[in-house]
Amino acid sequence: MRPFLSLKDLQFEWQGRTGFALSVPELSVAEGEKLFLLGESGSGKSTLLSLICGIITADAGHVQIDGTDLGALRPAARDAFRADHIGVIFQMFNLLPYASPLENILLPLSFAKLRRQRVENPKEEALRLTSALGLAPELVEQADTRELSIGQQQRVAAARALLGRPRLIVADEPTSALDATAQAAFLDVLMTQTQAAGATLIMVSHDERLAQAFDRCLDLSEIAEVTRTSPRAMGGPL
Ligand SMILES: Nc1ncnc2c1ncn2[C@@H]1O[C@H](COP(=O)(O)OP(=O)(O)OP(=O)(O)O)[C@@H](O)[C@H]1O
Repeated sequence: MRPFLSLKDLQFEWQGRTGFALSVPELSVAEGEKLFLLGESGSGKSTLLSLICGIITADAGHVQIDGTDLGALRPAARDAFRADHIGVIFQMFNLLPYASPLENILLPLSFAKLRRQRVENPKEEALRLTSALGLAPELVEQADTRELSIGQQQRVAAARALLGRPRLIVADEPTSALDATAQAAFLDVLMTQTQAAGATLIMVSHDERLAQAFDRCLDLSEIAEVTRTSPRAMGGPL
């Protein structure tokens, strides 16, 4: 069976002075699979997720999602593909400070025709998701996004990624700012929503305790080779 996501002979090096290069000979992820990628800080987890999402493109090799080779798309087409098919929970959330939490959650639908078509009532669905994540409706509709706690921002970012049931959910350390109770609730919503949408989930973290809920756990070092040619990439002084 054709994998939903496949990486083949992937090579990427950050330009500039960090001297960090990553290569992934092969990775296949089945449709609907929930994959946990474990790696210590600086091991290249965010870099790999950015390659999978097409936010950055490989120097060589292929990233294929459901048969589409991201490297073969022009930048605008790659952005449109990501908007339609991939829900991304970024490590730094990337919320717009001057939009309300609700506006932040609804924003991706304006760029993603396919995701928009899957939601009958976007506001209602956004409030349902945030309520499941433990955020009160008043906060979601009225709060000043700049004044949300890190944990609240993390949950707004999760709702934004899940709305419209994208086929791939990519999450970068999404529970790092949450306490144990909120972490459990967050993973529960993530799993339930992913399952309901039949989506594929890839989550990276340094915390292997989170791996239990996933179908498969891989250590990044099992699939990727890293080269560091500068002291900056080895945790040296910046
Ligand atoms: N925009 C960039 N430009 C240059 N080098 C970068 C850039 N982003 C990351 N790097 C380098 O790539 C390496 C891996 O970083 P990455 O963020 O992928 O690791 P990570 O495993 O996600 O780390 P963490 O868990 O701390 O977020 C680091 O050495 C970093 O300096």
